[in-house]
Amino acid sequence: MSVESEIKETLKNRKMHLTLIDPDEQTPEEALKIAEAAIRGGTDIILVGGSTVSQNQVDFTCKILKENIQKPIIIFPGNTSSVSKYADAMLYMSFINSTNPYWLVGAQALAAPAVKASGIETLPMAYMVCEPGGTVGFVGQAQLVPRNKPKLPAVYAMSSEFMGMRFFYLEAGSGAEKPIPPKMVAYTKKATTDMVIIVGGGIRDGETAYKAAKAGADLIVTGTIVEETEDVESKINEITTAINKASKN
Ligand SMILES: CC(C)=CCC/C(C)=C/CC/C(C)=C/CC/C(C)=C/COP(=O)(O)OP(=O)(O)O
Ligand SMILES: O=P(O)(O)OC[C@@H](O)CO
Ligand SMILES: [Mg+2]
Repeated sequence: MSVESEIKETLKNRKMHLTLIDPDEQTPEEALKIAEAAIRGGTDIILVGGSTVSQNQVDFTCKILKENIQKPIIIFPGNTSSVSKYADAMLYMSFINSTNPYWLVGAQALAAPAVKASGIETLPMAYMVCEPGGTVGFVGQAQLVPRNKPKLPAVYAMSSEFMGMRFFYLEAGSGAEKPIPPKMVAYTKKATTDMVIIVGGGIRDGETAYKAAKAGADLIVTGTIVEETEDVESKINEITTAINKASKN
């Protein structure tokens, strides 16, 4: 089954949690330990990516994960070099509020031959970055969505869906002080018909993850907490338990 079908099947019953591992932050062996603990804590998918990673870092991290874990591995690309045949899929993303055509369509074209050769599945995604935006907002030269304009991303999600994107990622920036406002998630979800809504950036506890899921997020991403927490399994369990609770009532 494709990764997309697996996600769609699971979403019929509950929302999902994704753990982002930035290959910049640790060795591949340490990344494996983190991924294993996150999986014991209930995470569904491992995302691999960062704004400033090299091809080797991505490739070595995907390889060790692929050889040792059963959960899907999805690349969250920071640039054209974020390609690895060891991943199961890639978020094939256009940074829709970047002011630079390179991040809108250029990087995607330049990466296409390597992605095709790698044989990995591509998940067509619109990526929208909101305040504060973090490293990715800076690197991607974004016109950040103001936090107090929760209706704004909804029309972008709507148009992305009309253009054929099947995933929409609302990003506050890795390590953001505040997450995407739940109202913004709600307007975005309601504006789309069959899009998978991904929310990430600044989610550090069960309560925040619960609010994002309750507001309409289908996939909830956390990254920084696995870099900062000693007990990765318990922390991820707190978050996945909250997401499961939000899926039920
Ligand atoms: C589709 C292909 C192959 C390429 C397109 C690539 C695009 C459009 C990238 C958008 C810009 C970008 C730099 C995205 C990176 C997103 C990401 C994985 C962020 C993770 O967080 P970090 O930005 O590494 O944060 P830290 O500074 O906290 O490490
Ligand atoms: O590191 P955090 O703040 O959890 O953010 C995760 C992800 O949305 C970053 O792209
Ligand atoms: Mg990072």
